[in-house]
Amino acid sequence: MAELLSDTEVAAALTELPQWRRDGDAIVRRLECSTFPDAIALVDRVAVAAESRNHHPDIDIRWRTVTFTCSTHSAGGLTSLDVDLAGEIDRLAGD
Ligand SMILES: C[C@H](O)[C@H](O)[C@H]1CNC2=NC(N)=NC(=O)C2=N1
Repeated sequence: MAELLSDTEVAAALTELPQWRRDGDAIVRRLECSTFPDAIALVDRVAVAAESRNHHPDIDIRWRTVTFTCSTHSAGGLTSLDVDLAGEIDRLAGD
């Protein structure tokens, strides 16, 4: 099982993930897409990547706004799996 990250480790990771913010035991990013179909296409790309790594974000979709929340449920908090997934989401979003 992935080890929980310390507060210092989370803060350090977020310096490389400037679009993400910490929210308790999770990191969160909200994206505005151009259209609803674009939002769904992004979610689809993320779904494929998440499935391949067996680590899944919580996803909230409201019209063109998609919010990704990453936390390792089995560990009860933030692990390197969340940091890596967040970086993948940034890449898939075209950052
Ligand atoms: C059995 C367990 O559901 C799997 O190992 C995966 C599935 N995807 C997951 N995703 C996230 N975010 N946390 C998990 O603990 C997790 N566990």
